Amino acid sequence: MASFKDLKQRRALNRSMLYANNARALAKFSDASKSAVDEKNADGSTPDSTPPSGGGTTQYPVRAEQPDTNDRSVRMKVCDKIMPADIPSSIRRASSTGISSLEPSDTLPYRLEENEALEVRKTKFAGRGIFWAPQGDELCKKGTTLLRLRPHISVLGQEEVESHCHVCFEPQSHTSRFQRCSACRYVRYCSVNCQKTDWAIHKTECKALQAWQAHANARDPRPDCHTRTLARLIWKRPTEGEKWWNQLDSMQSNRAQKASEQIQSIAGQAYRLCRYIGIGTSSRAEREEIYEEEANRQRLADLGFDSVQQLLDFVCKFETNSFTASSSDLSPCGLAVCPTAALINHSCLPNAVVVFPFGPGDSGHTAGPMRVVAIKDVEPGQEITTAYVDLSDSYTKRRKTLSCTYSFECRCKICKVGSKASSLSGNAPWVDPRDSVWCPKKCGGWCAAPKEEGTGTSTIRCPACGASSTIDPKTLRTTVESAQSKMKEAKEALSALEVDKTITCLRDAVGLLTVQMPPSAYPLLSMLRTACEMFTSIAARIDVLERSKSLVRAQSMATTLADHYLVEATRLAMLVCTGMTVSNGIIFAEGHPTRAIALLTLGKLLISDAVAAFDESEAVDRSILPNPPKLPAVGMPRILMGRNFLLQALEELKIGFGKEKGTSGGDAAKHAQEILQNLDAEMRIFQQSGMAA
Ligand SMILES: C[S@@+](CC[C@H](N)C(=O)[O-])C[C@H]1O[C@@H](n2cnc3c(N)ncnc32)[C@H](O)[C@@H]1O
Repeated sequence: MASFKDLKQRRALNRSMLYANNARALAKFSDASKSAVDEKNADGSTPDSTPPSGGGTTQYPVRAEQPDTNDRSVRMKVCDKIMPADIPSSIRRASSTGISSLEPSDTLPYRLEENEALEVRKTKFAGRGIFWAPQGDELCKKGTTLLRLRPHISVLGQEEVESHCHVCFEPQSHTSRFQRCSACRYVRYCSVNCQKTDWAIHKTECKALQAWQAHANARDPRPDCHTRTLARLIWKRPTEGEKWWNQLDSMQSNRAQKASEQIQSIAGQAYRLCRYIGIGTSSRAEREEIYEEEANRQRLADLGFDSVQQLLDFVCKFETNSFTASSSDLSPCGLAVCPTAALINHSCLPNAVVVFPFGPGDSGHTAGPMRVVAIKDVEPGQEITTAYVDLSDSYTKRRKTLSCTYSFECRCKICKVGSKASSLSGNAPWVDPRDSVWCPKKCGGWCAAPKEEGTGTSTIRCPACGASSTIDPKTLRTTVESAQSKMKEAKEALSALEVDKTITCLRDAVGLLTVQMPPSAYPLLSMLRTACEMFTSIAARIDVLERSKSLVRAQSMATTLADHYLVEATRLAMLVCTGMTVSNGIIFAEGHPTRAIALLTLGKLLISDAVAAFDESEAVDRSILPNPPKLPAVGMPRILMGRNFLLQALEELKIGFGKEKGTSGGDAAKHAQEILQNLDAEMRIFQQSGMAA
């Protein structure tokens, strides 16, 4: 049984558990992460030496070195969006002709190889879709893993390339030494094994990266994640074969439905891809000729594209069908393309999620790292649906994303009622908590917010107390925009390690909005999540510094400050959980991974032994929140509350990340279990020693 000698030891353990999944934030702040770079090549040569010629296919140039949501839209945030200033006229011409996306195959319906109880059928409005079609009348229970999949490709996001292994996605820690490719000096590997595995593709990628860097400008010193992913798919084609490629090719393109500015963006992406894979050069004169020169046409044909239209469709298919690759705690870390999972249609009331319960790396998972998990019971004949958008987004924002990126209008039950007060379940009037503002009489209830794009004054009525008032949508819009811009400033200030400025900006952003709207409202909920992460990161940074200080007094001052920030993070985490659970599971169903991770975060913060640095009244004054939620008393009451949240998180993680034998809930559940075991061992010691009283 574990023994805890003193409070300090217990605190250190709980804190390290708290910060464990905050490795990316920590790495950003820690100067130490940079010094973990081993400047020697894996083969022992100096960094700039010529790549070794080892024979066979294992010639890899290496040099030694070391990040919500399940939602597909996150990939837009992870990876750079590209809108080039100049698009070759040949592409413009080609794109204006358009060709229709692939029609659903004649072979429909068919059963999926990976799970015979799933059938691909033609739907009424959404092309093909996947349906729960067991042989009998068996219900698919929530928590069931419907699909275990190996994506055709998974690629690290721009921010992650320099801190994660290119192959297994393992994050570099302070103790690990990653090998960096000495030729391109960009990609990293955690082991020689990963280097070897990657060499078949990286030998081509490496040259392309070097060529890109040779002509790079300050705007894009490296090819973005979309470009790298598309290129790797093309380079994999010869080794993977035509069946593999045909699966990619059968994905829906939607090119015919795209507006001209969207086609411009697609064309820009295609152009960048060409530039990266060595078709054409960077000189402007030659750009115009890129697809017309015989040599370039031949090069495209060699890569399997008979026409520019085919290349554009390839890019469209990728944009419509790629996924965010995320870690086991849902931190986005790159892109994944998986044609089977891409057959699943969208709903704002999804019954399934796409997750990577052990991270997106391939190692150790014979069936592949990607999972499609049911988060609600599914009846035979029901369609499996996931959300392509962040479920905390407002009605307007969701529709905008779905229309711009996926070219359709959602007809799910919640979209049909829109943001109007209506009855979604039972006969009770229902206000979508994402599109709401506080009751004008402050009764604690909330009212349907006026339409985001509305003009003139609107009357709002509280369904709870009946109070009504007028509100100017324009004023509300201005408040939201100002909060969003302050949030942006806060992120920049944090990157620059300006802690005081970060906190002032967070107060102006989050504090401002909490007065106007409940924590479930858009965009407050996502801001609360971000602010909570930021305060935890600041506290982690201070705790790291504390360990490096020799003076006891300096240590205790840092501890006090770190505690203060953790208390603030705990308050924010409480609001996040309130915002996510307030709709009784209508928006974030019980077991939705995003909600489960939020509960886990709150549990970990509550047991972190953070004591406000100042007395309660002063601590409240210093909060960024005008009305901070009250926390239970420090010590056993707070720990017990934390334990309850951890238990709830564990149950929900087992649903959202799949109830699989021995590994239910993935790495996040394993982490929660470890914390609970340590906590229970500690509480037994406390009880035995009579300290609990
Ligand atoms: C990732 S694909 C889903 C599979 C697709 N239905 C197919 O046949 O390949 C995304 C595309 O499917 C269609 N789609 C997905 N969900 C939809 C929905 N709820 N309503 C209408 N169309 C939808 C849209 O055209 C969208 O761009």
